[in-house]
Amino acid sequence: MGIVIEFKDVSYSYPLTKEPSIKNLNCKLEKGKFYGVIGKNGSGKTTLCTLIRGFAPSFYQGVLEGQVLIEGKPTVDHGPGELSLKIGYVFQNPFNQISGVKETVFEEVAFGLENFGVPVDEIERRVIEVMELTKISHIAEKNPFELSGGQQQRVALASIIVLKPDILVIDEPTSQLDPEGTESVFEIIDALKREKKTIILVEHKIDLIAEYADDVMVLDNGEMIRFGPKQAILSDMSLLEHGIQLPQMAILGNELVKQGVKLDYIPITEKQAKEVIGRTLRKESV
Ligand SMILES: Nc1ncnc2c1ncn2[C@@H]1O[C@H](COP(=O)(O)OP(=O)(O)OP(=O)(O)O)[C@@H](O)[C@H]1O
Repeated sequence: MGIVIEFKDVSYSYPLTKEPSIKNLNCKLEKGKFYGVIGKNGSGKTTLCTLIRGFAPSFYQGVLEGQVLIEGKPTVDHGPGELSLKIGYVFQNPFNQISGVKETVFEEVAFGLENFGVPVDEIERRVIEVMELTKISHIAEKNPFELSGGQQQRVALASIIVLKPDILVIDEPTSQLDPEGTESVFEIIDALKREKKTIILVEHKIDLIAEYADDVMVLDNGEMIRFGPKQAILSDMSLLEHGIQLPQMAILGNELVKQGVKLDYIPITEKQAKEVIGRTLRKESV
C-alpha cells in the first residue's frame, strides 16, 4: 500500500508558546489503514489532526519545523481548498459541523456538494447512498437540530463522507454519545475502512480502538512514544505508567499471566479473550 501521509522531523509550536505541542515526529501512514491516536489530555492528538489538515500553520500560525506530506506534497504547498477536498474532518461536537442553514437532514448532507457545484441528479444519488450507509434515511426530513446526539453525529459524518475524501480525520467523535450512539459511529467508520479510506481517529474509548483500528499511535507530551500494529501496543502494560488506558481484556490477560495462567498471547478484545482463555482451559482439562 502507498504512503498517504508522512511526518518528517515535524515539530510544531503554537504562537506565543514555549514548548512545542508536537516534537520530532517521524512516521508514515499507509493508504487504506485505520489509525487510532491515543494519549492523555494535552498530549498533542488534536494538534496532530490540525497538522494533517494543514491548519497548522496556515490558520493557527505558529512555527512548523520539518514537513507534513500529504500524498508526497508538503501541506504548506497545497493550494487553498485542495487539502479540504482530500481530507474530511469530523469534529468532536456535531454542533460545530452542522451548518445551521438547512432545514432537513437531506439538505444538510447535500449542502457541501451544492457548494462544489455538483449536478442535482448526482447530488441526489450520492446523498441517498450516504444516508443509507450512515443509517439516517429514516430521518431525512427532520430538522438537524431536533435530533439526538448520536443521530447528529451520524449526520455530521454523512455530510463529510458524501464529499468522498480519501482521508478522514476524526477527532473524538463519540465523546458526547451514549454506548449505542458510539457503537453506530464505529460501525460507520468500519464501513469506511472497507471502502479503503485512510482513517485517523482520536478516541479515548480504548476498547473500541482495540476492536476496530489497525495500527495505534501513542502520544505523550507531544512525542510519539509508540507506533505500530495494535496488538503489541495495546497489550504493553508499561504504557499504564504514561497514564495511557489499556483495554480491559489486556489488563485481565496480563493479570492471569501474572498468576501463572499460560496464555498464548495477551488478548486485547473480548473475542480474543474468549478464544485464548478458552484454548488454555481446554488444554488444562485434557
Ligand atoms: N490554539 C492553541 N494555542 C496554544 N496552545 C495550544 C492550542 N491548542 C492546543 N495547545 C496546547 O498544545 C498542547 C497539545 O494540545 P492538544 O489539544 O493537541 O492535545 P490533545 O491530546 O488533543 O488533548 P485533549 O485530549 O484534551 O483534546 C497542549 O499543551 C495545549 O495546551
